[in-house]
Amino acid sequence: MRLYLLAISPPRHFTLVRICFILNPTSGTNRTQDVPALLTRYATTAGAEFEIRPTQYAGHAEELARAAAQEGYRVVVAVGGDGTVNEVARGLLGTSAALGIVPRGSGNGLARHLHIPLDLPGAVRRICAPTFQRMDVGHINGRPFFCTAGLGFDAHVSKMFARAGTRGLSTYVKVALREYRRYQAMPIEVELNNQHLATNCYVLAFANAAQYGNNAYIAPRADIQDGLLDLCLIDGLSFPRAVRVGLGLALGTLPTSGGAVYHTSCHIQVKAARPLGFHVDGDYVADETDFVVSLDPLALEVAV
Ligand SMILES: Nc1ncnc2c1ncn2[C@@H]1O[C@H](COP(=O)(O)OP(=O)(O)OP(=O)(O)O)[C@@H](O)[C@H]1O
Repeated sequence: MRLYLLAISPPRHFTLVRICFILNPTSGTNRTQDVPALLTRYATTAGAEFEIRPTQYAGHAEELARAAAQEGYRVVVAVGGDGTVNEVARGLLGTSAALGIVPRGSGNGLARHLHIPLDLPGAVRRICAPTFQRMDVGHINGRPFFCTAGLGFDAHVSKMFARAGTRGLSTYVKVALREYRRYQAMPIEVELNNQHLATNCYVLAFANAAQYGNNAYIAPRADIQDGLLDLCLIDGLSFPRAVRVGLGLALGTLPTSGGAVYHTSCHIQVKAARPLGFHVDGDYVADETDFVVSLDPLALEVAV
């Protein structure tokens, strides 16, 4: 009799995870898929209790995520690219809900870093049977970032990319090549680890995760749980150096290829000679002259 009861009881570790999918219908380049139907199909097959909430405007994902966490959803999933991940994760800070990701963007930097499957069925299956880990959260001038933030050329390219009208990797490369011919490095002063650096900024990246997306490794040694940001400074970009940097990004060898200088720190201040563009998780924010960058260790739970 005792054996029989054991056989019909659910396993002791089994708990049904309530999941809220926050879907950015504008993410990515593949608009032909019926994403809500696919999410429904794979989450139902996995036996999940879930709801799908589409965004209606930029910034909406943060509000939807915060509301879902307050309603008690255990996992709140960003269905989109790194911009959507940033908004959803922002809404979850300080709550007890974990971030999930169904990657639908063109770069998917955080999803790739966390080894989340890039295909929708694989990602949904993973979220429906999650394991949880905590990750560090960066802040630049009060704005949280989860993957990378940065000053200089990469922020400038993000700004121009947003105005380009089309999306995807090929548009990004075209914009980057066009702007490369025009962009000039700017003098900056950096305070970190009781050190003062006076240098030029072509790119100054603050990496929580290792890559920008598309397997472009700006800081291949970055560890999302180490309480540190990896700083990558590129002070100029002559053509031969641009080739070295491009190869280093693609191969994950930038720290040893000689194109960039690296530091690690959890608190950095930067003063630029003139207003300088900055981005968070690939989205251009503004041009400013003073920057304070810090790290909140293990401030977000993520379902991987
Ligand atoms: N319903 C919506 N209408 C218009 N913009 C939206 C909507 N929902 C979210 N957004 C905005 O779309 C921006 C881009 O989204 P996201 O980064 O997810 O996709 P992507 O740009 O295609 O991906 P990637 O960043 O990988 O290139 C987000 O920063 C977000 O503010």
